[in-house]
Order: sequence, then structure tokens, then C-alpha cells
Amino acid sequence: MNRTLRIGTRGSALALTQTGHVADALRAAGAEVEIVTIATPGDRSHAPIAEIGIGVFTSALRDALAGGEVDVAVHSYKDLPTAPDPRLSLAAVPPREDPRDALIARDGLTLGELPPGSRVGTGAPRRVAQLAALGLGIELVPLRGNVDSRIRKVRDGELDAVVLARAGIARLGRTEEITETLDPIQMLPAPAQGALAVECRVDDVDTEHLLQSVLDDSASRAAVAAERAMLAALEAGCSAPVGALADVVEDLDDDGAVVLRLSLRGVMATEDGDLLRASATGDLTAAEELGRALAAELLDLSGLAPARSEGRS
Ligand SMILES: NCc1[nH]cc(CCC(=O)O)c1CC(=O)O
Repeated sequence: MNRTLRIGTRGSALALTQTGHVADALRAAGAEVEIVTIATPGDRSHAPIAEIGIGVFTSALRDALAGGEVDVAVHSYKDLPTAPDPRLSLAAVPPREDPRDALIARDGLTLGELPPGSRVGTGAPRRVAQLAALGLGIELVPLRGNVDSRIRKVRDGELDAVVLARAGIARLGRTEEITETLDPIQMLPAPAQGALAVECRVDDVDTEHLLQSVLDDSASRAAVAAERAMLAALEAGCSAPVGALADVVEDLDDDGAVVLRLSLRGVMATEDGDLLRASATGDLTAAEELGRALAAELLDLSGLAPARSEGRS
């Protein structure tokens, strides 16, 4: 295969950095690649994500890929809608960055050190629900925009702190500005946070094989598959108050041999702001079943579940 692969990306600093890493890995494997920036309506609008809808950052990129303008699309996985796009193949999930959320606060403060009344910026309902449940007496201020502009609000004194994905801060080379990485016991990340999704057209099998062999990490793929299956089964979409985190853990089988398994934790906020939590462990090869089972448990806890015996398709 000696054509140049055109890799589509959003134009934000974060997206360009992420895509740059993917391009470097493909070049190191001998491929010729070219990066093409695609503007998305999500980049142009300043409205809250909950208002402009799921997929604002990703659908223009997917259309450009399906329409043949580019051959590969690189997304932040957590920004993708849960519904599969039949035109495209998820060819690779590269090794995942640290999936946790992080605090950037004034004066090096941690969450527990923020005085009551502190103004903490975050737009995501998932983060709002989990921060509110900690009962710290902080004021949660709606916030969006790119990583740089969010951090600047702390530097400018407009906010006392912001909560962001650690992975985004790390990819921009700014980890030294983090004042606390939040423990998933307090703050479960968004499903697929810290992971990238690398797509190609479903009929482009040469590109699919190249992406898969050069970039795919099976442990990251399995962890993210469990989290996303949980989210999809909760029919929640990307801005709903759902957190999930799967870890690959070592376990012993019946004969005492070490096997790798997936350990999945999930949290869902009710309309009253209560947090429902559940966790389960399952086979690495049955990630989606594990995610669906945990979603069913959370729905049971919420009282919203259809009777288990009816099954959820
Ligand atoms: N929706 C915005 C978005 N999409 C991906 C990341 C960070 C990188 C990642 O999670 O992969 C961010 C910023 C944030 O949530 O702080």
C-alpha cells in the first residue's frame, strides 16, 4: 500500500496533538501520512454541550471520512456517540492515557483544601453530580471551551479551580499544573476518558489492518468496550451523569493460574442528585456483557429498570 493516508482531525490544540502521535506511529511503521484539519460545529459554538447535542465534535469528522475526504479519523473516544456508525470501522484503540480527572486549583490547593464557597468550574453533569455529592460547600460554575481557556480562568482569578480530564492536560504537556489527580473512588471518569478512537471506512480493509496492527492495544480496547457498553445500555449519551472505569486486573482461575480479567466500576446520578454505584468483574473477552450487566444493576438500583426477566436488548 503506497498511497498517502490522509488523517482527519479537529483543529483544537488537543486534537492536533493526539493526531500528531497517531501520525508519528504510522510514519514509524513506514506509512506516508498527511494531516487534514476538519472544522466541526462544536468548535464554532459556545453553547453548553448539553444544548448543542451529542456528536457535535465528531460527526463532521465522520462525514468527511465516510465521504472520502480523509482516510482515517482520530477522535477523543469519550466524545463519540454510543450508536455505531455503519459506514465506519473502529480500527484501533491506542494505549490509553491515565483516565482519571484532575483538579487545577489556585495556590496548589487540593479538593479537600478548597474553602467553602470556592468557585469550581466544570460543565459536565457527571462531574457536577459527583462533586456535589462530596458535600464540600463549593460553588459549581458551568464551564466549557478548550483546555487552555479553562485553565486560564484559574490563572485570571475568575475561578478557584477547574476539573478536567488528566489525559487532555497531559497530552498538552501541562501535568505540572495539576494540583490533585482525583481518586476514582470520589470521581469516576467519563466512559472511555483518556482513550482515542481511530476510525477508517468499513470497506477500506488495507487501512483497517494497518491501523489495527500499528496502533491497537487490546487491553485498552476491552476496558473501553465495557465502559461504553454500560453507557449505551443506560441510554444516556455522552453528557449524561454516568461515570465508568474498567481496569485490567490479575486473577486466578480454578487451577490457580493467573488470568487477566476486567474489573468495572460504574456510577449514575439520579434526578435527586443521589449517586448509585455498582461494580463487577468479568472476562476480558466478554467486556460488553460486563458493561451491560453493570448497567442492568444500576437500573435496578434506580428503580427505573424493566423487570430483569424481560431482558434488555
Ligand atoms: N469533551 C471534551 C474532551 N474530550 C476529550 C477530553 C480530554 C481527553 C480525553 O479524555 O481523552 C476533553 C476535555 C476534558 O474533558 O477535560
